[in-house]
Amino acid sequence: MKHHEVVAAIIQRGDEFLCLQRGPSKYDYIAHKWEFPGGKVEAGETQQAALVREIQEELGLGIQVGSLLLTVEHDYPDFRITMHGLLCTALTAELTLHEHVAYRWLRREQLDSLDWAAADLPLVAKLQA
Ligand SMILES: Nc1nc2c([nH]c(=O)n2[C@H]2C[C@H](O)[C@@H](COP(=O)(O)OP(=O)(O)OP(=O)(O)O)O2)c(=O)[nH]1
Repeated sequence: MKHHEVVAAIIQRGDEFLCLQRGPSKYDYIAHKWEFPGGKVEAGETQQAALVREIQEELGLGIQVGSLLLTVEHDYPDFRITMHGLLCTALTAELTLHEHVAYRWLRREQLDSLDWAAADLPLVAKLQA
């Protein structure tokens, strides 16, 4: 089965975290789910560089990448991911959605109100612990 190394930015602003909703997908278990922004690490790229690149592409946002919150291994029906969730801060306030369909800034205790991608549930649980 195909395997992807993925980085996800858990961007905190004050006591709120940035949550993004994916659009349609050929995989129904990913379509319209909520996630932390990010994407696949390309060959020869560090996790930090991949995350800075993805967040600029997806949101037009500069970030400072901090520490690792958690690495999640998750098997979807068609592929597997190893996803590194890194704590980040935004360098600018403005963001534009280039790929996602919606965003919300939510406090820790509000995070489980969203329909998260399955691989994100351990990240959400750790933020709420
Ligand atoms: N970015 C991100 N991807 C996630 C999360 N949770 C989760 O299951 N995924 C999955 C969805 C995708 O199958 C994969 C990441 O790929 P992506 O589609 O976001 O990455 P990309 O921008 O590099 O994609 P592409 O160029 O290949 O289309 O990981 C998450 O919180 N953030």
